[in-house]
Amino acid sequence: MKNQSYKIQHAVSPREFKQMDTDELRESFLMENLFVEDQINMNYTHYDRMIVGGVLPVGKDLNLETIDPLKSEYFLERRELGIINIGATGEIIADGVTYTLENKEALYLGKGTKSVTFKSGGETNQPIFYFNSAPAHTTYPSKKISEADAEKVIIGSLTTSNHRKIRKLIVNSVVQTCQLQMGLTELKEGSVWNTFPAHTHDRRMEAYLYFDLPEDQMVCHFIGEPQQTRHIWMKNNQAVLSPPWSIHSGAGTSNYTFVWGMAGENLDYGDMDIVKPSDLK
Ligand SMILES: O=C[C@H](O)[C@@H](O)CC(=O)C(=O)O
Ligand SMILES: [Zn+2]
Repeated sequence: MKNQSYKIQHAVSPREFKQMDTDELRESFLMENLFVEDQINMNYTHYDRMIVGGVLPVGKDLNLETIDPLKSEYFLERRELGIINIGATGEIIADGVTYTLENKEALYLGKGTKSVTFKSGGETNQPIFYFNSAPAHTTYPSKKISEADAEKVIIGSLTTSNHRKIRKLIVNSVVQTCQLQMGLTELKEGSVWNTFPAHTHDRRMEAYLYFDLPEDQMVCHFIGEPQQTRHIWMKNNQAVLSPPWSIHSGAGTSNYTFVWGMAGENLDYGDMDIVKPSDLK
């Protein structure tokens, strides 16, 4: 059996989006089964050609191979890659260099990296690797980003149920990239709202991966133009795409953590068009 699979997700326009029912929304934006044992699963999205992937190496090590839509000899021939480990401590070998990623640590791999291997941790020590990859115009050095290297911000408050800690891992103050930005946001206990007040950035698409969500709890993720929103109910370890024109905000039935990742026009994390809560529809 092949250890790698991919799915293509076409870009949906705001006009088409308005007509979609629940199943169509889920089919176009939700990634339900990203993490499958001994598999690398990917979604190639036509939003900024971002590839969103999950890797769960249990019984064997997994090599990242190119996929047909890239028409390349190897996966990172014209791309850069950001990986965040949301499981137990794990190892990645890139062109002979071993990087150890603890839970919530990140690795940036520059364009031109020929071989990438995700090491299995066995049954008892399972790393869970999540990645975002975007086209790259040049090579920047590969770099591991630990919790200490990250730029950290605490925002929101318990009063408004949005108290959270943002860890900017792959951002231009920490590591040079062509267009990729990634990080993670942890909701404090009692807080359930992420990215509220909501925002758009028509210059960049975004993907969210919700994790550390307790068993039987859910996140209701909001998507759509600010005056034309829809929602998608999401489980632990599921990812969702946010088109450039869409808000990306969510409310959980408990607190949780999520990875955000972006690709597109600029590398300015703070470049967001904030939507006034009273303007949402
Ligand atoms: O463009 C930036 C992203 O949407 C996230 O970083 C926002 C976020 O993590 C939050 O406010 O909780
Ligand atoms: Zn955003």
